[in-house]
Amino acid sequence: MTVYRHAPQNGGAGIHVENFDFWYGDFHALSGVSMDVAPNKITAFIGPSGCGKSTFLRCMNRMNDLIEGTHTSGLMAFDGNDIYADGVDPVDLRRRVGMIFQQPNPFPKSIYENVAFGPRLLGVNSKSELDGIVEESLKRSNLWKEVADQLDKNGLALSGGQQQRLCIARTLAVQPDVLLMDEPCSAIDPTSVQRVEDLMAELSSEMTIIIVTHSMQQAARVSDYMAFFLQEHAGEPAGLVEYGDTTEIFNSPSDQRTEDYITGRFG
Ligand SMILES: Nc1ncnc2c1ncn2[C@@H]1O[C@H](COP(=O)(O)OP(=O)(O)OP(=O)(O)O)[C@@H](O)[C@H]1O
Repeated sequence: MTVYRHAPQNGGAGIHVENFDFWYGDFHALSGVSMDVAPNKITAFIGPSGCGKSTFLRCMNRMNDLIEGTHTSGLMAFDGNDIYADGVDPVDLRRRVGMIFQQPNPFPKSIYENVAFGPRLLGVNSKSELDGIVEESLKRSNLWKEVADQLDKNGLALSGGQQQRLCIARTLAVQPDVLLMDEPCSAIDPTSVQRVEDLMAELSSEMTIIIVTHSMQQAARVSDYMAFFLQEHAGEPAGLVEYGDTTEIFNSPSDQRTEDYITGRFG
């Protein structure tokens, strides 16, 4: 059973999940997850390794479709529409629900081309328009000042933290409504972590952000809401244990398992 404590209720542009299950082939990874992810807020997914946080995150823009033999049941709706319904174009979905991975993964192309890539695919061909999108996206990802005079430099020549902000700029260039971040700071230096966290706070006024993190400190620093996942027994699917306002969960977790986890007793 999941404990819901002042969890957001939303019908519109957030993500609505109802009794959602996920399988990798015969392996039942997630069971009975229901939640409303608040629009224009930051939600953190926490829980021990292997409890399905990344799996659940990847369900939100159908990245798991790329893995053979996976299937789902239940409802996952974005902006009021079932994202697993027939006729939904996963490529279009992934434009609206963008993703940032643990390892920064810029294309082996110039900084400019990394950011212009998505808009070009969407049919933007005018040089001045692309220039504007590249500049704005790099400004929004707080990278512009560092790279403005070297846009021809290969994205892979940047530092890890800069690469991660370049990946964020690349995602912002196609104007997503949701940003899924799968441990975005685990492979970058502490100064860059601070920059990415500041950036998340800035972006959350205009988009929904969901972050998977292993760091309780990071979840406490950045998130408005927190969802705790757990696989209680080996061989059983994982589920959502507690979900709600981050400060309330840290101050007084309702479920003993949440308390044990956030106080470091396991995981
Ligand atoms: N491509 C895959 N094929 C089969 N099983 C997978 C695949 N990816 C993940 N799993 C399994 O699904 C379960 C959940 O994995 P997932 O990576 O979602 O957990 P997690 O909570 O994000 O873990 P971590 O914190 O270590 O990243 C694990 O048992 C994992 O082994």
